[in-house]
Amino acid sequence: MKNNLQQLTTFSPDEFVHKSSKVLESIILDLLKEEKAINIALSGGSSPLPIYELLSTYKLDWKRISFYLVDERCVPLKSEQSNFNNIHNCFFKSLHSKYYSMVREDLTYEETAINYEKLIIKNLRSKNDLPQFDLIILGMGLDGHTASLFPGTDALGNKKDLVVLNKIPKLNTDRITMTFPLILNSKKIVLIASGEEKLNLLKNLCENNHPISKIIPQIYTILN
Ligand SMILES: O=C1O[C@H](COP(=O)(O)O)[C@@H](O)[C@H](O)[C@H]1O
Repeated sequence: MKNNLQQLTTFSPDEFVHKSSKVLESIILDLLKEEKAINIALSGGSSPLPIYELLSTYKLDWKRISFYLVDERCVPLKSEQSNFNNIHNCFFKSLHSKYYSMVREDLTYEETAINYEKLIIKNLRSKNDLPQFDLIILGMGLDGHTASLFPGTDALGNKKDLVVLNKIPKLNTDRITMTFPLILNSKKIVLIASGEEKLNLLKNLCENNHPISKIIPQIYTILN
């Protein structure tokens, strides 16, 4: 992946949402010039939802874009905690794009991870012997986790699988998540983070060893 390190800082929530969706629009337009069809993986959480919502109002050639999830909570599809459900309600449902939920109600969460990895291998172009997303949009937690790659968890060091069920002891739960080999193989990565605590964490990355540190040199960062 090329070194994409660029940073955009915004100074109000409205500006954050507006500029973030404009940056994403411009990246997607460039990617659509390169390929007939592109694949984008989205993070959940709450910060990106208004950005996705605004982006959905833009006139893009949505039929040429397929969307995947970066990570998911082990909850039913219609749960308010489901990343898919939340992104569906503000974004997918108004688009003519294909989109793929990680969780399937006919599969266990472990089978879901295996199934999603197979789907990604089948649908994506390959680069460096791995499937390649055109764009992955990441978020970050205050503990430095990105996707559902939390500090101290097994998935952090997984170099073999692309999507796994990851045990998160501190939350007393499991999450389904893409792993670093797949994330780092993406053509472009954008990190969207808001709030002073996250900004401080990003400023002090040299002094800590958070999961997000592995991604930092290769991203476009949008900060509020
Ligand atoms: O739990 C999660 O949190 C992170 C960060 O979410 P944010 O609302 O604080 O930006 C998110 O990137 C991830 O997809 C999600 O599952």
